[in-house]
Amino acid sequence: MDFINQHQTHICDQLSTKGWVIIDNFLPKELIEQLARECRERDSAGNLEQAAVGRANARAVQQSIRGDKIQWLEHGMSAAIDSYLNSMSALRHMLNEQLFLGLESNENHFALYPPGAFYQRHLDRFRDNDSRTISSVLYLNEHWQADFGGELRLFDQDQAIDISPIANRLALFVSADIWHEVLPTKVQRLSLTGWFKRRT
Ligand SMILES: O=C(O)CCC(=O)C(=O)O
Ligand SMILES: [Fe+2]
Repeated sequence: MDFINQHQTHICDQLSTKGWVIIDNFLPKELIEQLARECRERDSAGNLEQAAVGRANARAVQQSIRGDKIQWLEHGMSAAIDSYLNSMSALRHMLNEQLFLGLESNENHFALYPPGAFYQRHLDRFRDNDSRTISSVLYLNEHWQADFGGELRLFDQDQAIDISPIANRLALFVSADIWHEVLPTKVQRLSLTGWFKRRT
């Protein structure tokens, strides 16, 4: 896919040297608008559920750690979702070809942070399962303003890098290495979060 070829060198250089990369204007604008609309509609229809933290027996909703609501995606939910999932698969194939990561699958969900929500500093890799290899977050917020908060804060060594969740911005980072958090947002904040997974 052309849109991935266009960003290939930047993505691979940054991921392999720093462990994270930001790509702006990743997908067609109309697709981002459609995905944002769908996320809001799905929330209004009651399809998003409060996200939990931890795995298996330790799994629980803890809004003092994480305040977003999510819905996992599957092929066939809508044309826009199919298009997004196909793009992420194309990205996965590119990462495998260029960086030999052996990524076998992707999992993805909508995320909606209501006003006041945040996600405390964490790593995306679970202690008992190391299949999550590269994390991706695609933001869906048109007209985002700097004073809304809601930045993704990445920790690169000891340096904090704050990334505004503006529409059509994609963040990719190494799941096992990059500590990160979502700062409290003042307004509703929409995104698509995903993980490229290896076989374990
Ligand atoms: O939405 C973001 O910027 C990051 C979300 C996140 O860290 C997660 O869902 O694990
Ligand atoms: Fe995360």
